[in-house]
Amino acid sequence: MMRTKLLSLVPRATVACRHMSSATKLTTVEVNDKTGIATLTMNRPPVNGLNLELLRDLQQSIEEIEGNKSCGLILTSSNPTIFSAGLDILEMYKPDKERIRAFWTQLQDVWLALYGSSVPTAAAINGHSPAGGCLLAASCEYRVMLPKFTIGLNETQLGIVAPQWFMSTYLSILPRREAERSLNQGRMFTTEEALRVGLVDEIASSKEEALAKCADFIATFAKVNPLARSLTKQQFRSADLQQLENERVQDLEKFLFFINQPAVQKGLGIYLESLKKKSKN
Ligand SMILES: CC/C=C\C/C=C\CCCC/C=C/C(=O)SCCNC(=O)CCNC(=O)[C@H](O)C(C)(C)COP(=O)(O)OP(=O)(O)OC[C@H]1O[C@@H](n2cnc3c(N)ncnc32)[C@H](O)[C@@H]1OP(=O)(O)O
Repeated sequence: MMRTKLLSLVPRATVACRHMSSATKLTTVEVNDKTGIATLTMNRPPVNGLNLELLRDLQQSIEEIEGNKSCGLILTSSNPTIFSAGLDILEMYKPDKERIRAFWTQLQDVWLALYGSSVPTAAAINGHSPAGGCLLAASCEYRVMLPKFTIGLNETQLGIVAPQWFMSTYLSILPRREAERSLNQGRMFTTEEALRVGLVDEIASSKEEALAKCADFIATFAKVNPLARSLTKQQFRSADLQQLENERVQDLEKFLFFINQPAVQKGLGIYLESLKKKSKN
């Protein structure tokens, strides 16, 4: 394990960090020596689209953090305006048969690892966070978001359906009525709206402040027995986790069936085109 001091990269000049994984290309993990909190940063330009490789690196990084006795995990992005654009649509549009199986299975693994993580988790949402990006943030226990961005499960807007475990994740944060309505609408919330409904816990004016607020949340557990805390968290989340564990294969088959429908493929193609046109204007 590499333990390089990365003093120039830490937000506060006086705090030393251990840079733990640089072998992974699309995520980095830095552990703050003083607080013991690990910051997991997604770094897949241009938009942190969750493709198979980013998902693999995310899982490896979560496992690394679980394994090294970090006091907590903060998930963030190296992109100054995008937390994550969600699933990489190119993985789902005209998919390769083997790869798309691996892709969805890996997404399941990442969710199980993050939602079920034994360490306290927080997301510093420093940019837009649609769909799969929102899923990652919502899987954490606390969310701090920067102003003027958007977040939400917008799947229905793309003509696709968020599976049950996406819904359970929303339901772990939002009142049932709000979760149902916003999922049906595919609603994207502005930062301020997200705060109002409880989708995010705080607003910060900079990434540095968001990271500090996430660290403050994690520090609230400093005096709580770690085993009691993690077992309590597990009890809250075990029904959701168990449901996916029990239905992993069916969930994969449902996804493959749905995504291969000609109408769904057509819709994804049109959506991709609209994104590309927008980026050229
Ligand atoms: C019963 C049910 C059973 C089974 C389930 C069945 C179905 C499956 C459910 C699957 C759940 C899906 C979850 C998802 O996450 S789908 C992805 C949703 N994401 C989005 O809608 C976001 C789209 N992107 C944006 O809104 C903007 O790009 C964003 C993030 C706000 C950033 O804006 P901006 O900075 O202006 O950047 P550009 O739009 O110019 O984008 C730059 C570049 O990136 C490409 N791109 C953007 N997002 C994606 C993406 N998600 N996937 C792939 N590519 C993306 C964009 O096209 C541009 O590309 P270019 O080549 O033109 O540079």
